[in-house]
Amino acid sequence: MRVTVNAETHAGGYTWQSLPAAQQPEWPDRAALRDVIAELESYPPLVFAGECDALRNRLGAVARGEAFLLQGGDCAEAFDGVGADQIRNKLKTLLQMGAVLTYAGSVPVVKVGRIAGQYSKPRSKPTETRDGVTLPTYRGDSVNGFEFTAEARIPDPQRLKRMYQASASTLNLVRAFTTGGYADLRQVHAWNQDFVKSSPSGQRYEVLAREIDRALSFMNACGVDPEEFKTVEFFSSHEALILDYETALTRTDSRTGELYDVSGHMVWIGERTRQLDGAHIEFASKIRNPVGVKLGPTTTPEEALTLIERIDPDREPGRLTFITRMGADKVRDRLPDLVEKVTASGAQVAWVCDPMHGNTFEAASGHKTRRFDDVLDEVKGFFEVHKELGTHPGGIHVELTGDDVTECVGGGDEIFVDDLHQRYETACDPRLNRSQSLDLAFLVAEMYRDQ
Ligand SMILES: O=C[C@H](O)[C@H](O)COP(=O)(O)O
Ligand SMILES: C=C(OP(=O)(O)O)C(=O)O
Repeated sequence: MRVTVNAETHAGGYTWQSLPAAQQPEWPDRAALRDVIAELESYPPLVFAGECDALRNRLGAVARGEAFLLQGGDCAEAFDGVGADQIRNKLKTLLQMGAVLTYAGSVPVVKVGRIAGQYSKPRSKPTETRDGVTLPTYRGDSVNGFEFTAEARIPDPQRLKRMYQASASTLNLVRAFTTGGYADLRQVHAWNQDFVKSSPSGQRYEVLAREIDRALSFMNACGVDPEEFKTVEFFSSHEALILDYETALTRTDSRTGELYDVSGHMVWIGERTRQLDGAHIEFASKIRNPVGVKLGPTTTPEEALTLIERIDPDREPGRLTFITRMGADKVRDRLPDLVEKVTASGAQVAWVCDPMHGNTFEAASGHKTRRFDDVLDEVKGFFEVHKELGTHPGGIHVELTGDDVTECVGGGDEIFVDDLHQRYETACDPRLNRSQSLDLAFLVAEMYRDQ
C-alpha cells in the first residue's frame, strides 16, 4: 500500500529531513538559509499537481510499451541562459527530435525537458584545483558561482530564490511556445529554417518534414485537422538534489491531500544520491510526482528491487522510471540481470537509457567530453538487451543544447577533439549540439522501428 503522508505536516518536519542527505551544500549562513526557505514556502507552485498526474499516466504508457520517452536538455541550466533564444533553441531541438521519433519510429513520444529547474549539480569531488589554487567545486547556479574565485564559490542561499525565478520564467516561455502556436505540427519546417542548408542532419530532417507536411495536407484534404496537432504536451524535469529547495516547494495537493514537489513535473534522484537509507530516496517515496532514479553500472538487482519496494510499492506503471547509465562498454554486461530480475518481480517500471553519464572522459586539452559513437553504442546496447529479454526500451535521457556548441566529439557534422575549444560552453558536462541531437534521434528511430 502507498504510504499516506498528509499527516506529516511540514511544521512537524518531514521524514526525509532527519535522514543523511548526500551532496548538500555547506551553507555558511544558516539564518539566511532559513529566511530563504520561509520565503520559498510562500511562493506559488511552478506546476499543478494534476499535470504531474498527467505525466505519470503518459509514463505509464511508456512502462507498458505503448510510448517512448524523450527526456533532454542542459547538463546544468545557468541563470544567464534564461533568454528567449536559448530556450527556443532547446525547445526547437526537442520538438525536431520528437517529430523524427514519432514519424520515423511510429511511436507516441512523451516529451520531457531537463529544463526549468536543472540548476544543481552533484560532484565527484568537493574541491577543484587550478594552477595550485584550491576552491570549493561549482555545484550549479542554485548553490554557487561558476567563476573560479573564492567569493563566487561560497554557497549563497539567495541563489535558491533565483533558481525559482529562473525556473518560473523558463517554464512560462516554454508554455507559451508549446501551446501558443510555435509547436503546431504545421511549423515542422519552421523549426529547421536556420539549419537546413548547413548541416547533413538538417537536410535529412527537411526530407522527413516534407513527408509530414504531405501527410498533414492529405488529412486536411480528407477534412481531418485534429486539435492535437496544434499544441504540444511538454513537461519539465530536473534532478531533485538540493533538498532544502525541493522541500520548500513540496505542497499538499488540495484535491487529494497527497504531497507533490511542485518545482517540476518529474524529478529524478541521481546516481550519487540514491542511497537506500538516505534522504533523497525517502523524499522520492513520499511525493506523488512521477520519479526517476539513475542506475549506474554498480547497481545490483537487489538494490533495484528495494528501490521499487520503497518508491513504487503499488506497482503503478508510470510512477517509477529507471534511467540506466552504464557506459557503452558495460551496458550489455550489466543491464540484463537488472531488467530480468525487475521484470520477474512483476514491477512495471519504465526503462530509459541515459547514454551520456557513463561515457565521459577527459581529452588531452583538459575538456570533459563524450564520443558520439559511444553514446550511440550505449543506446544500441540498451536496445539489444531489451530485444533479447522481450522488454520495452522505453526512452532516452540526453544532455543536449539547441546551440552549435563543440562539447562532444563525432556526429555526422563531425567535431574533432581539436575543435572542442571552439565553442565549449557547458558549466559542467558536455552536451550534444543540435546536429548531433538530430543525428541521434534518426538513429534511435531506426532502432525502434527494427525492434
Ligand atoms: O552531470 C553530472 C555530474 O554532476 C557530473 O558528471 C559530475 O561531474 P564531476 O565528476 O566533474 O564532478
Ligand atoms: C548527475 C547526473 O547524472 P548521474 O546522477 O547519472 O551521474 C545528471 O543527469 O545530471
